[in-house]
Amino acid sequence: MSESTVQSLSVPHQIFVGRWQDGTSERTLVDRNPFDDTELARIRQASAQDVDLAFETAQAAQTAWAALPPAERSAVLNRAADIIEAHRGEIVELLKTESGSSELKANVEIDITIGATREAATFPTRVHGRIAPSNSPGKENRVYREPVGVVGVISPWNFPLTLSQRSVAPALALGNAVVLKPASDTPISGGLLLARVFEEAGLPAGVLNVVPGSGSEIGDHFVEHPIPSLISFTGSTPVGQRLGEIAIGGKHMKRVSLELGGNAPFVVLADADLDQAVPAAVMAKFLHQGQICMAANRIIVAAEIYDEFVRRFTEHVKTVRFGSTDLGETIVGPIINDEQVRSLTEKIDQALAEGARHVVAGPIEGRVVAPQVFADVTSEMELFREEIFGPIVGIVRAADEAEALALANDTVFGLSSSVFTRDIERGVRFARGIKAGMTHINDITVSDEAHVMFGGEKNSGLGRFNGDWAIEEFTTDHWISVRSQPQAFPF
Ligand SMILES: NC(=O)C1=CN([C@@H]2O[C@H](COP(=O)(O)OP(=O)(O)OC[C@H]3O[C@@H](n4cnc5c(N)ncnc54)[C@H](O)[C@@H]3O)[C@@H](O)[C@H]2O)C=CC1
Ligand SMILES: O=C(O)c1ccc(O)c(O)c1
Repeated sequence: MSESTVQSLSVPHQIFVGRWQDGTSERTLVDRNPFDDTELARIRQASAQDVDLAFETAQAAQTAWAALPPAERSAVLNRAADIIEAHRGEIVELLKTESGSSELKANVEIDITIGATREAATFPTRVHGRIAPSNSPGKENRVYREPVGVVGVISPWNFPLTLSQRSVAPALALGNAVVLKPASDTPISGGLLLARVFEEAGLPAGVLNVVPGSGSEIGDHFVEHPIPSLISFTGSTPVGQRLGEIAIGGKHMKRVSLELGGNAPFVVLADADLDQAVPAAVMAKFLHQGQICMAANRIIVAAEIYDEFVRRFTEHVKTVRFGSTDLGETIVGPIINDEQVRSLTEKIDQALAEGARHVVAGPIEGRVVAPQVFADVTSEMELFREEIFGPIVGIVRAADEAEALALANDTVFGLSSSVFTRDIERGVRFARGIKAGMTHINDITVSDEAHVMFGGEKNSGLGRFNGDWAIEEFTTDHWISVRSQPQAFPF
């Protein structure tokens, strides 16, 4: 049996259901480096039967895990964070080879992951019930806050480690057991690595189970399964909406947490400091080749400074290094797969057909799509309306602040957003007009702090991550009333 060498972590190329074992699907997942197709692993995928076994194993392990003293659960989470930190170098290499991450993005991802894990380690002692008075004499109302039980986690390939761990760690910390299905493009960094980290950290067997498998083969079975009480999904809006329909309309109704697509407006008002706004826009767009749901998807610029911004932005974009992420200075690495590359080339063709001005037209070599910038984009164009999820961006002119806000809100999405202005209170007023979950004033749209809420509005999803918001998400309330004195019933 082959394995990936994350040194002493040695991650087996198998599914993890209480123990390492081969999946029983007919399909074998061939895990490849998106830059050059180098084979990284062959993994027999999980079948529907493996999903059943995983949920049964999780259910069997959950009660004892929840009953452990909170300090013991915290210690496992903190040890997991220590192990990830201790293996930072190897995990950076894994993120580079499996997800096309640059050195910078891989380290950002590991920082966010460790932060989320340490924050989750504080949760076991932050769970509080309530005692409420009763209008009925001799009766007491108690509200207990309990783990939901078994949580199903489904995660995407772009920040595979972070976007699995930000659901897995809180779920475990709060006494739940977990079955995780990572994206098929990143089965190791998105799932099997975490199984190995938590095994090493002393998590009891069966509390975390990882079942790499194709969404089309096991996705529906996973979501409609009778055991999980909550499905925590991060991924595209179409898949998330379908998942929500099954989870709620299926035979076994369950809670869903949906972190979906985005179309982040990056707004530059007339009084913005372009020395800040220009480099921020470049990073908000091109970090991880734009494959971030919070990435700047539309740049909306006040008419007074539009030409100056376009000039300076295109100048800066031309300095962004693209190619193999083996080179430390590379920012724009390979796109994750051929399907995504096709989608991006179609977006470029559509932007040209709709009359956008192609001001930076980098080469496309293999899966490396060099930065592409279009000016004079309008709200009717696809580049304005659709999530791009790649290193392409359109710059839109806004006649004034009112139009800038209207353009920012002219989308079915509502995840992240930014506004640049020298007047902070003007920025706050503008931000409060944006219908989104998150707005950053004079900062990039890509931001995630483990103790502050994270989430979207409209078609960007339902629910919140991080801090107190995660405690709400991964626990449930149970009202228990206690009558200590007999009462006379009316009949
Ligand atoms: N809101 C957020 O925090 C984030 C949202 N995303 C979104 O995710 C998308 C890119 O990631 P992808 O992995 O391509 O998304 P995707 O939606 O194609 O896949 C996400 C996950 O769902 C699984 N899946 C696919 N079909 C399924 C089904 N029928 N039932 C159950 N699971 C199924 C996939 O195997 C994968 O594990 C983008 O739209 C991006 O905006 C990505 C990162 C963060
Ligand atoms: O949108 C995303 O892809 C993404 C990336 C990193 C995060 O920490 C996160 O919460 C979301």
